[in-house]
Formats: sequence, C-alpha cells, structure tokens
Amino acid sequence: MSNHTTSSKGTALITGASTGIGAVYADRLAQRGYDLILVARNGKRLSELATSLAAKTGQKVEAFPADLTNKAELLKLEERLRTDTSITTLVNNAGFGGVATLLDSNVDDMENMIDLNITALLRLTSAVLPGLLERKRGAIINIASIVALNPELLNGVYSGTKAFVLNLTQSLHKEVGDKGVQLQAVLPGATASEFWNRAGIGGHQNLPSEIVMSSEEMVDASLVAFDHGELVTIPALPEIADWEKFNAARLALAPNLSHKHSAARYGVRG
Ligand SMILES: NC(=O)C1=CN([C@@H]2O[C@H](COP(=O)(O)OP(=O)(O)OC[C@H]3O[C@@H](n4cnc5c(N)ncnc54)[C@H](OP(=O)(O)O)[C@@H]3O)[C@@H](O)[C@H]2O)C=CC1
Ligand SMILES: CC(=O)[C@H](N)C(=O)O
Repeated sequence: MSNHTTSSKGTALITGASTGIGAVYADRLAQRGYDLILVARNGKRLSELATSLAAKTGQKVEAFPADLTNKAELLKLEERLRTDTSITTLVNNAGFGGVATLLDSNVDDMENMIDLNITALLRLTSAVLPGLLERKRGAIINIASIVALNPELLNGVYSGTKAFVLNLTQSLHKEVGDKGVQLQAVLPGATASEFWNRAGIGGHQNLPSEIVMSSEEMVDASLVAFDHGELVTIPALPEIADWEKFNAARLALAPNLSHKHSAARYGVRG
C-alpha cells in the first residue's frame, strides 16, 4: 500500500478513537490538517465520527474497526502501519484501567489489560517506527497516565501498564529522538470520559469535580506541549519544575545502581 494522503501533514492513526480522549485527538488533528485512520472496536461509532470529521474539516478520514486484543486484527493493523507510507503520526491511545485491588480483580481481565495497554501499543509502535525513521519524519504520541508515577492509586496492574508506556517512550526517545521522529508520553490525571464507566465506578461524575479535566482541555494542552517538543507531558501538573526535579533525582541514582559489591548496610561484602 502506498501514499493515500491528501494532506501535507500526512496521516495520523489514532487508536481508541471512537470516544473520549482519542475522539478529541481525532478532531484536533483533522483540524490541524492531518488525514486520519481511526481505530476502535465499535465500527458504527467510528464511521459516524469519520463522516462528521471529514465533512467538518475536508480531510480524508477512514474508520478501521479492530479489537487490538485480537491477534489477527492487531496483525492487520500492524501491516497497515508498515506499508502505508502516508502515515506520519501514531497516537497510541486505546486502553482501559480499573479501580479494584489486585486481589479483587479477575486475572484474565488483568491479562486483557496488558494485551491492550502494553502488547498492542508495543506492536503498533514496532510496526510504524522503521518507516518513520526511513522517511526521517513523524511522531508517536503515547497516552500513559499519572498512575505511571503513582502505583498506590487505582489498580496496580493498570499502573504497571502505564509505567511501561512512560518507560518505553523515554527509552525510545533516547534511541531515536535525534533521528527525525518525535516521541511524547502524555500523563493525564482524571479525565472526563467513558473510562470511569468502564472502570466500574459509574462515571467521572462520582469523582470530586476539582480533579477531573475535560478530554478537550487535556488534549489541547498536550498538543501545545507536543508543539513545544515536550517528551513527558503532565497536563494537570502546575509546576513543570516538580517533574524536572523528580526526573533529575531518578537520573542521579543511575550511576550508583550497579556495583561489584552490595551496599555496606547489608554486611555481606566479599
Ligand atoms: N480518563 C482518564 O481519567 C484517563 C485515561 N487515560 C488513558 O487514556 C486513554 C484513553 O482513555 P479514555 O478516552 O479516557 O477512555 P474511553 O473508555 O473513553 O476510551 C477508550 C477507547 O479505547 C477503545 N478501546 C477499548 N478497548 C479496545 C480494544 N480492545 N481494541 C481497540 N480499541 C479499544 C474504545 O473504543 P471501543 O470500545 O469502540 O473499542 C475507546 O475508543 C487510555 O489509554 C486510558 O488509560 C489516562 C489517564 C486518565
Ligand atoms: C489517574 C486517573 O484518574 C486515571 N483515570 C487514569 O490514570 O487512567
């Protein structure tokens, strides 16, 4: 498959685009002049969104229904990412979480969460990245979460999946960030979307309103950060210096985490 684009921005492929944060990315990127490929399970919702965004923006918008936890469907999307040279941007947004403790969770549901939040994201990234590097152009936006930094909040497997997304993005930035491909990890806090209904707490209306951002504001802030080339974006964090201090402390630990001998405090030095 070759170049389908009608746009100089190229095509953005957005997973989890049928609603919530992904649907707002679709709207905003189409308004910025991207053609779109919209992915989610609900084909009817996707087609309706594709039709309305195409009419609103004049961009080419395609619905690509797929369950990303289904290997055959995931492989089809990977093939598209590998072969469609119009694709310049991947927004890895599809994901779900939970609020139950591990002991109260069904382990099959946890595995399914890992399949979507980690495996699908990894495989789609691996499929698109070589082409972007070859063309020296493009971006991957990965939707993580503030729970990447906060394992004590919500479900621990969910936190682990989002820590994976953050770490992978930081690692890829080091690997390819100077080769023409922009990376961004977005760490939303509580955001108004169907996430909260799917997570089993009956909707974001059940949260204190002071901690819940609209999906529109979350995405708009993240796109401003994207334009500034920010690698890790925490839309709700008032002072970026707080993140920078946290990250600097992590980096300062690094040279001291691997030594020939264990620390003196354990009293077992050879
Ligand atoms: N809302 C929040 O408070 C926060 C959300 N996030 C993250 O943001 C991302 C988007 O979530 P949000 O918009 O809030 O949630 P929503 O539940 O509103 O949207 C999730 C999207 O993912 C799609 N999706 C779910 N399962 C699959 C699947 N198996 N295959 C393909 N698509 C799937 C859904 O569509 P369909 O059902 O049609 O497949 C939908 O489009 C997620 O990664 C979430 O973890 C991070 C921090 C905070
Ligand atoms: C931190 C949150 O409130 C959240 N929903 C998430 O991380 O997905």
